[in-house]
Amino acid sequence: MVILDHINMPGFAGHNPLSGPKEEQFGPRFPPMSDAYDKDLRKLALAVGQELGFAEKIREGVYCCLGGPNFETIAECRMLNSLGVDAVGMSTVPEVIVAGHCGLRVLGMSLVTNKAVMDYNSEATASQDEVLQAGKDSARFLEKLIALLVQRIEPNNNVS
Ligand SMILES: O=P(O)(O)O[C@H]1O[C@H](CO)[C@@H](O)[C@H]1O
Ligand code: HPA
Repeated sequence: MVILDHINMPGFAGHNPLSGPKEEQFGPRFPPMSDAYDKDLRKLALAVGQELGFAEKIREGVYCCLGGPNFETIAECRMLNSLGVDAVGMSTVPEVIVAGHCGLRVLGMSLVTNKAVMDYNSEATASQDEVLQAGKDSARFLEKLIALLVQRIEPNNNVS
């Protein structure tokens, strides 16, 4: 998934990587996040995916960062789904907030490794083994995608 936007759930409870003393040279105290994921880089990622024949595998979506380390309950998955969340993880967002704060253009991508359990009649449960296996299964695909993407990103793309 190419990350279109995020929800920083730990941020709602006051956990934010920008909390604490302000270091003026890195960025503003109250940075915007409405442009956290660079539009041109998102377009490029989708185009490169299409060029490699992976259009079916790649979607844009909203990533929600939770604190973990447990996987979600069914009620939590249902709530997140109703909030417009497409994928859930336990990382990525703090790094993106820090990068955006210091003016970097950000491209975020997340490998969706398992289906959320949304049904009380389901016997399925999330498992770390499944997550790690899905990562291994997609390694080659990700390698191709990232290699071509990196080639296509213009040199000095961070200079505005
Ligand atoms: O945060 P993302 O990248 O989605 O990965 C998640 O995957 C692992 C749990 O399966 C954890 O390391 C968590 O960070
Ligand atoms: N929930 C949260 N983080 C994850 C998951 C999940 O189902 N899969 C991989 N990382």
